[in-house]
This record gives sequence, structure tokens and C-alpha cells, in this order.
Amino acid sequence: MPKTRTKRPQPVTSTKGRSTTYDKRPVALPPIHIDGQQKVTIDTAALSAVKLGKLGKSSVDTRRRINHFHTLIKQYSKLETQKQNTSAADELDAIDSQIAQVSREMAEMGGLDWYQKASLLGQCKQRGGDTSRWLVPRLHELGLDKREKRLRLLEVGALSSRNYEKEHHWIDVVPIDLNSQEPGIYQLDFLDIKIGSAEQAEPSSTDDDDNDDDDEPDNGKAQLFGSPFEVISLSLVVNFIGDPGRRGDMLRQAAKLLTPDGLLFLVLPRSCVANSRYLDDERLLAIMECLGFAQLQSHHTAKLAHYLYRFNGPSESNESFKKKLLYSEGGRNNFSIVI
Ligand SMILES: C[S@@+](CC[C@H](N)C(=O)[O-])C[C@H]1O[C@@H](n2cnc3c(N)ncnc32)[C@H](O)[C@@H]1O
Repeated sequence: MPKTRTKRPQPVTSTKGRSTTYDKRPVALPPIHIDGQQKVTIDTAALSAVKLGKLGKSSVDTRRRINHFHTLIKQYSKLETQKQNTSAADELDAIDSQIAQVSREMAEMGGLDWYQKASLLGQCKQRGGDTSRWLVPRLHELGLDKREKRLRLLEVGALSSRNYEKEHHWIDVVPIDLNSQEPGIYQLDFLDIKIGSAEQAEPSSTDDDDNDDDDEPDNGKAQLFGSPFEVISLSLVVNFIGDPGRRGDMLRQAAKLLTPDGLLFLVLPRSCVANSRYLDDERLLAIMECLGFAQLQSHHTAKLAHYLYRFNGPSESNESFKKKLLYSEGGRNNFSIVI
């Protein structure tokens, strides 16, 4: 069983050893995974021009811009894949210039920082609240609020450190994001997290850190957490990734970081399962079962699809799920998850 945590997450800064103060200086944006291998860093100069007023004139306008940002992420991913499969110099030049154009457009929109602020606006109570409000009653139903120790929950893609504020006495939340919007949110890539002790850290880590609070990833081994998580929340994060294989990697990673019997909370825009050529509820269930998850509950609203899974341990199955056309009629999107 994981230890009970009392310490709140500390920020990850680039200095070696423990971080004890919050760095309020503007941080360079972390690289964003938007395809299987490449990372891109959005132009920070353009970001400094971001004003809240640019979020959108109305909720409809903000949603339209968020959707456009998603489209740009997907275009970027596609171009990077094309680049990896091309050797002709003139084609490479053409692809590079398209990549630069897409990157520029993302930066002009305000990059990841703008996207996060706009998404946070989408979480406002008037617009339906954040998705933890669906998860919390499910955790109550499972009796997890009655345990002696607080429930250790990793919230990936956390836009606010206050999402589980009311449940603080029984949920110990560890919020992370590629681009931390608050000092209380770790700036970390979910895919870089490992569970292990300091002794198992990367050899490059030579500091003599005697802090044994394993909730605090220290720097140089910033991705190391001392014990697995009992709940992982991937709310509107998997669809943020442009590459279908990398989406599968996110689900695999969740399986690696969960305790036996741990819970995975997955939220996707409903259109990803209700209106895709390549994915529906049945296929998602088959993918999840193949990874060792059993579905406990699902709930669809007009906009969102919520799923709660229990991890039953690594599955014996070595089945793979490639991109497979399920629905050929027009008007559908191309969202898929590949494992
Ligand atoms: C739509 S936003 C936030 C969603 C929020 N959880 C919600 O339910 O509204 C998606 C967030 O996921 C973050 N994200 C995407 N991939 C990530 C990764 N590999 N590690 C950590 N955060 C990630 C992005 O930086 C972005 O802030």
C-alpha cells in the first residue's frame, strides 16, 4: 500500500536537487508530444503576447478556436510522419515549410498556454464544471472515501490544482501537466513517469537528496515517483495527442503506473467514439480489455464520454489493434487509438 501523503506537490524547476521555492518567472514552454517521436516547442515569444481577451468572444467562438487548435496538432503529427517516411530532399523541404507554417499558426493562436486557458474556461461551472465532478460520486459508490489512507490520484493534464479541493481529506491528488499553469501542478510529461525508488533513478542523478517523501519527484529524476497510483485521471488528454499510436502509449502507461486493482478515469469528447470512422464504444472496450482493464462504468453526455476502468493486471493478450475502418459513411471524423 502506498504511504499516506501529507505534503503537497512541489514545483519541478530546472535546478538540481530539491525545489523549495516556486519559480514565478515565465518558464520556457516544455516540448509538446504531438507525434510518435518528435517533440515541438511552441514559440515562447508569441506566447508572451497572449491576453485572456484573446480566448474567444463567446463560448462558441472559444470552442471553435480550440477545435482549430486540435486540427493544427493533427496536421503537425501527419506532417512529421510524412517527414519520417520521405528521403527526397525537395519533398523534405516542402514538408519542413508546411511544419513551420503549422507551428507558426499554433504560436500565433497563443500555443499550449492559450489552449490550456481556453480549456480551463470550458471547465467553468456555467459550462458544466470539470469532469472530476462525475468521478467523485463513483469513488464514493466504491466506498473509497471510507478507507484509512487517502486515495492516491494522479491527475494528468491538470489545468487547476483545485479540482479535488473538497475531497482533500480523502483524496491525495498529484496534478501534472506538460505546461504547469500553477505552482501546485507538476510540470511533467505523463509518458516520462516511472515508479521506483531513488536508487533506481537514472545514473545521471548524483545529488545526495535525503528527502524520503516519494511524492516529490526531484530534478534530474523528475519523472520518478515512489509508489504507484490508485487512480489515474486522463480527462480530455488522450484526444489531445495527435498520433493514434501515442494515444495507445498513454493507456499502456496508465496500466504501468496503477496499483493492482487501480482505477483509470478516461474522458474523451463524445465525437471520438460516437462519430469516428475508426472507433466506437465496442472497439474502445476491446482495446482496454486487451490492456488489462475491465470497464466498471460509462456515461455519455451530449459532449463527453466518461469511462471508469479497473486494472486487473497485465493482460496475457498480445493482440494488436491497428487503425481499422468501422464506418465508411461520410461526415465522420478520423479519431483512432492504436495499440
Ligand atoms: C484539454 S486540456 C485539459 C483537460 C482537463 N484535464 C479537462 O478535463 O478539462 C489537455 C491537457 O493535457 C495536457 N497533456 C497532454 N499530454 C500530456 C502529457 N503527456 N503529460 C502531461 N500532460 C499532458 C496538455 O498540456 C493540456 O493541458
